[in-house]
Amino acid sequence: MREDVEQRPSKRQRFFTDSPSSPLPTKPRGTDASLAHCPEHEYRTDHVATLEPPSLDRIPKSSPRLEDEIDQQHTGVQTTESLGLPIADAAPTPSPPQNGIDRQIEEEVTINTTATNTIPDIFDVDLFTSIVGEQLPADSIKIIQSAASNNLERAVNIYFDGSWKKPVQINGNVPARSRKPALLVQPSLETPVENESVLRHQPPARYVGAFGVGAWATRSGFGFLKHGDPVNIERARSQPTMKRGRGGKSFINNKSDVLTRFTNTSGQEIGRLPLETAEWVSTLIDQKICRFEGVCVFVPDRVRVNDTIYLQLRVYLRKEAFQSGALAALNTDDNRSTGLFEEKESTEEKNLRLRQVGLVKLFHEINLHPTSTNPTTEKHKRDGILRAAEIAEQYDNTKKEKDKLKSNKDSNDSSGEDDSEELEEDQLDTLYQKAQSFDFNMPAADPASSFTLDLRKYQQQALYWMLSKEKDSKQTREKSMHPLWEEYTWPRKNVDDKDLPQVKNIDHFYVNPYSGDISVDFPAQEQHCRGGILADEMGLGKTIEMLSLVHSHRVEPDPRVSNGLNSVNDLARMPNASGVVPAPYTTLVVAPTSLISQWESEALKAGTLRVLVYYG
Ligand SMILES: Nc1ncnc2c1ncn2[C@@H]1O[C@H](COP(=O)(O)OP(=O)(O)OP(=O)(O)O)[C@@H](O)[C@H]1O
Repeated sequence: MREDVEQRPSKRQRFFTDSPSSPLPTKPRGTDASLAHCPEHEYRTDHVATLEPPSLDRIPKSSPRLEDEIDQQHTGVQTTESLGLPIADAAPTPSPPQNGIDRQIEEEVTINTTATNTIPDIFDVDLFTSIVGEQLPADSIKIIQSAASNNLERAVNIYFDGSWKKPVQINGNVPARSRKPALLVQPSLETPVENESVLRHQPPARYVGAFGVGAWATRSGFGFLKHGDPVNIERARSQPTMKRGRGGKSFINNKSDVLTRFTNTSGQEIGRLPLETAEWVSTLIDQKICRFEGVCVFVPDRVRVNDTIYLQLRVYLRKEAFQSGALAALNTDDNRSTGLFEEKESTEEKNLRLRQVGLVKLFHEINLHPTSTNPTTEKHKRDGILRAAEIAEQYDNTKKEKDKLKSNKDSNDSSGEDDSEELEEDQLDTLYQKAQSFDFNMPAADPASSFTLDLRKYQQQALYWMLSKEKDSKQTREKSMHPLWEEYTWPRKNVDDKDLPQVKNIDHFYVNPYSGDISVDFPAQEQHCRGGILADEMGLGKTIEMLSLVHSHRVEPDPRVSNGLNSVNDLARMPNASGVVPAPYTTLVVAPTSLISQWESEALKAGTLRVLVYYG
């Protein structure tokens, strides 16, 4: 049920309390359609709960004139904080106010007003139970009821927020409604700043882009937010709860939520980011990757719960995100557990994956592309990133399903094995596609003059790479970027086209979309080992490429060793072996029998090489 609260309530559905004099049925109707035929006295479809407390105070409780006015104001309103409660659509004409019930005011998901005893006691336990769809112990209901000051709407919100699960200490002097909501702002996890030379100059947070989002209001009223006002983007998370699993075993339900709220400068919660945005924004906040600064772009004069408030979010990449080990600091526990058929991911792996998806979505939203000189390369890379994100999400969903399945079965579920294999194949495909993307920036080398064929561009690049591998030439090390990393340029102007402060020596940052790592250091392709594997596609000319290397990297025999026994060339030969000659430039090719003749003919085609075929 918890996910429900993270989602914006459906615009077409409303939830209403009713007058004590016209009790609601104990069970809500199943569908809008069925409810549409309910008599008006059963379901109200108009104007409940949208006045600000101050104006309410001025309203005489039984003033029919004012109530009519309120009715008028609310005619046609179709939103609510019902969190999906199925209720009839708004009626075209408001039903008349009943017994002052319209005094019920202010729809907030969080409980942060100081209003006290003006709320009538309208808590119906049966109705509450039917709405939340769970039979709760009497104690829990009491806690919720008390925290909600007997207000059914609040109680439903509190239930879905999960705040009631961590009992709030009830202080008789403090009205329950004024108590802090159970939605807790994430504690900040300060990780020590590593003394990395480049990072020293990096500010705590650096602007990376901006995007717009249609958030939804969780309160109603006037004047708490206007166009151009800054808003704080905060994480709100409900407490982990104890749950009872199969067989009565208790476990902590650590299921993470993604609630991300925005507050005004007075700290009042105004609303929340929509689920699809909150899903990745929450990760980037939790993992201290980003800071978000919001500005209100549009807010209706009179806000009602579930109204859309448009925000512009400016995104800053935090310095901590670039520090190695910052992620590990989030979760030091290795909670990996091994199933019968698959290895479950550890918390760290999961965080990396969420971070990866978060970054990919962020860059997509702020329209930030990797720095690349060649559009083909860029396209390949972007496709690869998005595909990787898709896979990650797919994996997550499959895992959730499997977990659900597992919890429903006592025995191990072997059907999950196939899924994970399929996903692994998908991931391999993605990596393969990535490897296919051609790096046009890779330097090329010309073969030696003894080589008689013309090398194609990619073959020259392969030759360059092979030469640097054989020679382990240090000067080439920093020139090629690791193929799995992306380079991004720090923006020079912000969304208002104002110049941004630049940081000395840090013009770029690098993202590995496959691991979720980010860095300000150039991720050079490792060149520390000699030798390698040339694994071009079939038919691209690997034989020719190798032969160009044979021509181009000829080691001259050292005259100093010619009289000694330090070289294989100086070993004593078999006395009767005919045709054996010293071979100072020899390259030994070991090939399957079927390819030997091909090697031979290619070698002869490529230039002045003597070829000796030996079967053994
Ligand atoms: N630069 C070139 N100039 C002339 N011919 C070339 C060149 N590059 C490749 N070829 C020719 O293309 C053909 C395919 O090359 P080759 O068989 O070496 O590819 P390969 O990558 O080794 O293939 P496989 O993976 O099947 O072993 C050969 O006949 C080769 O001579």
